[in-house]
Amino acid sequence: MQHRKIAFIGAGNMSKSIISGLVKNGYPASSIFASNPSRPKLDELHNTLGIQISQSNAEVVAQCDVIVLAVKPQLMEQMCSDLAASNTLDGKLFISIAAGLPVKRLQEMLQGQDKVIRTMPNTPSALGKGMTGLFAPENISTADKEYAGQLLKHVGEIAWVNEESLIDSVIAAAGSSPAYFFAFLEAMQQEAERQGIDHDTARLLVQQAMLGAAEMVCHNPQLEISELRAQVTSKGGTTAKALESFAAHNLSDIVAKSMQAAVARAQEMARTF
Ligand SMILES: NC(=O)C1=CN([C@@H]2O[C@H](COP(=O)(O)OP(=O)(O)OC[C@H]3O[C@@H](n4cnc5c(N)ncnc54)[C@H](O)[C@@H]3O)[C@@H](O)[C@H]2O)C=CC1
Ligand SMILES: O=C(O)[C@@H]1CCC=N1
Repeated sequence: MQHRKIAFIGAGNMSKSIISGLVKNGYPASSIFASNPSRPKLDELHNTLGIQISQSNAEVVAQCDVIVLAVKPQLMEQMCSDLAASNTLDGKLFISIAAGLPVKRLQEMLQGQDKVIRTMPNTPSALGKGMTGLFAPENISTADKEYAGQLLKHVGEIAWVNEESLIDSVIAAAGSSPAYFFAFLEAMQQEAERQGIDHDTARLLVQQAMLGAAEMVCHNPQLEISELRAQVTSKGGTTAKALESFAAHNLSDIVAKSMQAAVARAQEMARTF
């Protein structure tokens, strides 16, 4: 792929995850720039991954062809307006990773720059195991779409959506969902410890079970996940009792409502910011 010069504006958790994945998977560190108001996160990125850093957004933008908008949604407007004032944005491709900010709103914030692709990555990108949803409006060229897709393929799987509203569903299913799995594992580890297993062993038990289960799902695409569940569930056995308890507490409903809450928050952010 082309290794265009790319600037990450905002060097927080998500930028760090993507930049780590990019460098580990062969995107040249000399073509990656990051800016952030404070120094420590930049120094860490420079020292560990060898990328170019600056505390000035304008400075990195001036050197790059692709700009990743990676600040918190509520800070995006001010950041974009400062950038637009630098008069160095014409012709550049913008890739937003922000939750809840529609392309149209980003174009306004960028004072008319219209080459904006919206994406929703997740933090496992740091390990090359990310999942990113992407949406490109009609004005984006095939070459720019291909670049964005290949860029994010460096850090995991990608899925394009053809309606922008579906990015909110990508947030619920993949952007936010690593945290759901972490919450589930925390609860399992806690209960294993309550039953008498020591902290480290409890963590090993739940993390290895999760890893094995995830790998089984990935290695058996021909099987529905429900079939894999059935293979564990002996008639009259322990798993059946645990699953009955989940069903009695409406696990599916809890999950559905939580994902709907994530979508509703994304929609609220679109109205607020
Ligand atoms: N953390 C996650 O799992 C995911 C986050 N996102 C999106 O990524 C974006 C960033 O989120 P995180 O990395 O989690 O937040 P973060 O707070 O870790 O990182 C944001 C960074 O932006 C910096 N910043 C603040 N104002 C700035 C400015 N004017 N110019 C340059 N940098 C500035 C902050 O100092 C901070 O280092 C958000 O829009 C979020 O919706 C998307 C997918 C997943
Ligand atoms: O919680 C958030 O708003 C961001 C977007 C998806 C993951 N973190």
